[in-house]
Amino acid sequence: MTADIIDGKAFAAGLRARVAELVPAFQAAAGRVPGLAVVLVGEDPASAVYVRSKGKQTRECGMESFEHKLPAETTQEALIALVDQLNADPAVDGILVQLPLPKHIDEQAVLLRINPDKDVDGFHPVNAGRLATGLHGFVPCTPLGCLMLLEDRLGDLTGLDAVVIGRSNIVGKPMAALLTRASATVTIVHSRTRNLPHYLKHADIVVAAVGRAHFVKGEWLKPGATVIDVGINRTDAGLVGDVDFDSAASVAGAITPVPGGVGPMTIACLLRNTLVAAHRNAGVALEKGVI
Ligand SMILES: Nc1nc2c(c(=O)[nH]1)N[C@@H](CN(C=O)c1ccc(C(=O)N[C@@H](CCC(=O)O)C(=O)O)cc1)CN2
Ligand SMILES: [Mg+2]
Repeated sequence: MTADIIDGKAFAAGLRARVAELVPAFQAAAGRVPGLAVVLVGEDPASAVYVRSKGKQTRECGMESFEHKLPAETTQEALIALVDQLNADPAVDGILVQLPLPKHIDEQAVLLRINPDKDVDGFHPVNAGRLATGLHGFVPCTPLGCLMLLEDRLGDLTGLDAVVIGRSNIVGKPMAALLTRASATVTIVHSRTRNLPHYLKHADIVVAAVGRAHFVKGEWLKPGATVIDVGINRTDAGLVGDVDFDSAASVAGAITPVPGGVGPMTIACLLRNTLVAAHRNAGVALEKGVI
């Protein structure tokens, strides 16, 4: 193996510590701590674990966690009524509805109902539009975490060739927008792309978010590339990424592991977004670039 391992777990711990350091000043100015409401519908075991971690890490940062666990048969109307209640609650700065939702609920209808200024997941089309047009808004946590890891590793991304594999609204599209904003030259490829290895051959940066175990092979990569693996695939052999780690690590310059790479950054960035939301909602200034 030649690649350096990018330690997302350690980076995320550092980011959470920076969030926690900034909470007391907010509390002194606003007379309250930032609040994050997390809504879980149903009993998906992985979602339950993520929601528990979100609550625990929110409290550890000194912020308030409001947890709403609803049964799987909750109606769309009832879920939207809860979102309306959270939109109106001044103690709630950020609202997150854990995905995936049960099949009978229209995910888009629910996400559209969240006040964009409390949308710390950055999934509302208003925030997607803000990101695409360079306005202030909330950026989805997983791609934001990937960008932080990339800038920590590579510094200025100007002019670097970046390939994003996957075009989801949650990872691929916002990732491409963030890399474009950082002046990288960005290509999006996906499951219907012809000759995918052709695009990877020249990529200085590869972000893999396809949802297929071991999909990206080391022989497709440019030697020295920085590889960010967003995949979380549960296989008989355990949790694996979208990148064939062993072959990729012998070609790449740096690579994120699964677990311990991008995953922990998702929740750390959620806490960061919640702190930012609290400052904006309460009209308290937050020094630019401090977090
Ligand atoms: N409303 C949202 N729903 C979902 C999001 C999201 O950002 N907002 N992302 C994922 C799930 N997710 C957070 O919600 C999440 C996924 C993975 C991790 C993580 O730390 N993964 C660990 C491995 C943990 C394990 O063993 O399962 C790692 O990669 O090291 C945190 C959060 C979908 N839904
Ligand atoms: Mg180049």
